[in-house]
Amino acid sequence: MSLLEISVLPGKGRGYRATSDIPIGTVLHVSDPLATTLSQEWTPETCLWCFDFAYPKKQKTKALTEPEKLTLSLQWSVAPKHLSFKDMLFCSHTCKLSCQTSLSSDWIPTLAMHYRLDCEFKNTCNNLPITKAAPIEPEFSKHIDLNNDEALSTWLNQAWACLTDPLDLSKKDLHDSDLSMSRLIGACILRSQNAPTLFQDLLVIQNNELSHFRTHFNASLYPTNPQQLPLHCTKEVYLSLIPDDLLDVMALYCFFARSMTKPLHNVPLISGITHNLFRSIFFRERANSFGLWEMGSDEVANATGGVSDDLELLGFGIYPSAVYFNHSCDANVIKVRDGRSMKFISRRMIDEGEEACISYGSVDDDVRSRRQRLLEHYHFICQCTRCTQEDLIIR
Ligand SMILES: C[S@@+](CC[C@H](N)C(=O)[O-])C[C@H]1O[C@@H](n2cnc3c(N)ncnc32)[C@H](O)[C@@H]1O
Repeated sequence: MSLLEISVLPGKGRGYRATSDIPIGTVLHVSDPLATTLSQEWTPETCLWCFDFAYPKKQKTKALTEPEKLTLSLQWSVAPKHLSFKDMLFCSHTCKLSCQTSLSSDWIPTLAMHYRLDCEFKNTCNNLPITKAAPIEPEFSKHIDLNNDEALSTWLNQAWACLTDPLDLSKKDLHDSDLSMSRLIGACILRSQNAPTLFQDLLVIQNNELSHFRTHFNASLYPTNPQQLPLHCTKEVYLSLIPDDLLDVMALYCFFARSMTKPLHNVPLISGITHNLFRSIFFRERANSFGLWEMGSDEVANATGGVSDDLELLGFGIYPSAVYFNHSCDANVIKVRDGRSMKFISRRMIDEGEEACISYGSVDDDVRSRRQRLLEHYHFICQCTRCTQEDLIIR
């Protein structure tokens, strides 16, 4: 029987609860990723499969052997020297094989996705930036309430359709992190096309698009109607209302969709990229994915809740079965990476029925700073026992 069950918890949505008394040091749960991505900075030193980190050496096993490269070069009409896949290296042939076996028919499309992103990344860096319109006090004769989920979803659908068709929004500078995020989204999209049951696991994850918008929307620009948005806007008005952070997401979608669909020799296209699909992945990844940290000693992990300043962040992964761990500023569970898997281990005795929580980052500050950080990064006001008690004291 599983040690954890999913329950709905007041003020927190779903969460994991212990189904029996659990002693300290128990492995409560092990989760494998649906999709992962490496930070661009560490791709030469990190195994794409097991995340072995070989710094300062580079990983030796390449994605393609020389004969494989020649075959692909002929099929795609691309010179072999361009098919180097420097961001897809492995620590061993075994890891490469495991990756290929796991991806199965997605292996070649994955190579195509990486190649396309690299080519477009080089092109896009010279594109024009988004022209952000000055704030306009819009016509509020017909409006929606910012706090109405259904109305805000419809409004956002209209904004996305208007602003991303044609795919003309570009960021001034694309960053390495945009490339990493694009690879993660690309991996999820390939799963959605070729392994739809695996993709269903992603769709049960909480979608943070609305909370993301509400956190970033600058209501103070419109003092007369701070909680309202005008219905049926022109493109210019959408541009002035949409927070910069969201415009960047839209521009990333445009970059991603262009990369996957534009003619590029005979490199296969990745079709079916819509803003709805992109958003449904992007805003689930936001605040739900796990950092892939360089592995430290167990003592470091125990002392820091799994993360330490001395360790490098090698990438990110989506672990669908692990997203039900809510945050607590006094967590009873730590997360420890074990190769590709995430292990969740009790750091003290957990009683039957008690919630099993991890920490989403540093918990050293006072309650105000902790809550502020969680709101900015994860879009929620922490309701853990420690915050609730400390908040009562300072009031
Ligand atoms: C990784 S998900 C955890 C599962 C989520 N509760 C669900 O229903 O899918 C993170 C989200 O859970 C909620 N959450 C997690 N910890 C919380 C806490 N301490 N207080 C309030 N909400 C919390 C927030 O909505 C946060 O964005």
